Amino acid sequence: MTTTPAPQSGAETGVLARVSDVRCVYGGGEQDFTAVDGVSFELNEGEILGLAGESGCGKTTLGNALAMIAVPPLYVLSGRLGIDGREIDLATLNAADVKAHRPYRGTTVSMLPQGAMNAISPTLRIRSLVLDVMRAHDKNVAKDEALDLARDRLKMLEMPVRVLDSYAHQLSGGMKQRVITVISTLLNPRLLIADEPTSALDVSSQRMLVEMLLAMVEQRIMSGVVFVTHDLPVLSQISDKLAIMNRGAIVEMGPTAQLVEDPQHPYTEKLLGSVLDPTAETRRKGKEWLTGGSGLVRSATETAASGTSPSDTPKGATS
Ligand SMILES: Nc1ncnc2c1ncn2[C@@H]1O[C@H](COP(=O)(O)OP(=O)(O)OP(=O)(O)O)[C@@H](O)[C@H]1O
Repeated sequence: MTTTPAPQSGAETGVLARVSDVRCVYGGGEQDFTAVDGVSFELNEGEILGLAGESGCGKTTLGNALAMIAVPPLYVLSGRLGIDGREIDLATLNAADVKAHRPYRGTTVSMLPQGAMNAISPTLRIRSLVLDVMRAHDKNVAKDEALDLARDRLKMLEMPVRVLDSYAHQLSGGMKQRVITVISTLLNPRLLIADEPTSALDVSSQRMLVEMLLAMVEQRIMSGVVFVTHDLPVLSQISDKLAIMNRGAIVEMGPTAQLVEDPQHPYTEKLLGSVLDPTAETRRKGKEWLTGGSGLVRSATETAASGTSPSDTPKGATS
């Protein structure tokens, strides 16, 4: 793995992350299966990018590549991440590469993996989980320092500090997911990859998590999020931009409201159609809901104010 200065990726341009030509395969032998096929996009400071597509299209694989947690049989053949004035080579063709990515994991990019809330050890109090996560990055961190940070963060997000003394089974699903989100962002990652964080939650817990993520971006706990899901209604509530993925490639990307209102790619239209009733009236209502009716949706004005425009779409991101 190599890192070289990339002055074009920095706050002065408003660009948080520039992802180019990510290619991933499963296998590593003659029977390689290409799961991500040349994905490129940009994310501005403070933006949430929704990554949507049918099951199996490569969303999680792309997320793992960006978070630098690809392990065999997944191999990242190529890909670069320009962030914080660095150009990180994402390719993971040998064990040395995996080690070299370590300084960036959890700090530059943090992953909230699919099903994370159900993977919390039942024998650990949340406070032990906090320590484990902090010590994975800095084995010398003092216990009090780590717990103080967790307490501050919980307070900042208006969550009860007492969850630190709880075991996972004492928390609701929604609370577990919010706690795990807080823990995975304790190190103030510049970019959070959240993989299906709301899929196992009921509607009110989904809303609470969405509101918390928006607050975390607003308070710059992290500077941007790639929010992975095939749940388009949830994505329309939270995303500034949407990227639609099909068979390992991004087929269309643009500001959320614009993409939902006026999809350009037949696959996007098909995907949107699959979440909307085909009758004209319910389709209209569905679109209203998708584009603003829920009350949580970022308005077109807000999206425009975030500096996103159709011309932001990287050339390689449309077809
Ligand atoms: N360990 C693996 N070995 C071989 N192929 C895999 C492996 N993991 C995933 N794949 C394949 O890679 C492709 C992309 O999978 P991925 O999990 O990235 O899709 P996804 O869009 O995240 O799906 P979902 O929405 O169901 O989570 C799929 O065809 C999948 O079968």
